[in-house]
Amino acid sequence: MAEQVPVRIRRLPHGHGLPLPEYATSGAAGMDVVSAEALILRPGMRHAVATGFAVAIPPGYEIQVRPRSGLALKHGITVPNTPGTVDSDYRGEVKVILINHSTDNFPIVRGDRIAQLIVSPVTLARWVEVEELDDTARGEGGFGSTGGYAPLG
Ligand SMILES: O=c1ccn([C@H]2C[C@H](O)[C@@H](COP(=O)(O)OP(=O)(O)OP(=O)(O)O)O2)c(=O)[nH]1
Repeated sequence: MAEQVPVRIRRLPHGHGLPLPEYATSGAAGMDVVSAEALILRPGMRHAVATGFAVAIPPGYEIQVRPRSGLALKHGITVPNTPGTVDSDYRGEVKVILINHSTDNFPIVRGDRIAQLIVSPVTLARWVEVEELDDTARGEGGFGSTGGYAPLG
């Protein structure tokens, strides 16, 4: 089993009785997180869904909020800011921003698994300002400069 990073978590009053985020299988990268509220996400609607808990992520780590593929494929429900970033110094309630890209109402019941959380190491960088950058084969080409999505060749 991979090393497990301990993360302090605090249930908020409206989170009592709900399961904490958990890995659905032993090889899962993300913990499924459940909704602490009931609502109907109408077509095109966005909502920051309550989870009922707050966390203290150890310095050097973040939590990423990612969509669940089944909800995206079958219902058009995704996370518009994916991956959502929960900073190590954030102590408020973790929220899952969802958007309904379908043409149907999407009812969410308290306890429904709405997204997944990935605990991930953070690499901090510092800028080294220079007058010139080194040359590369790509140079300034980007945004389809290699020919779009047809096979190379
Ligand atoms: O999906 C998300 C994204 C963010 N947050 C919380 C934790 C995060 O640490 C904080 C700020 O997020 P972010 O930096 O993405 O938001 P911002 O729009 O830049 O706001 P701020 O000015 O508060 O940093 O909001 C969540 O609970 N869920």
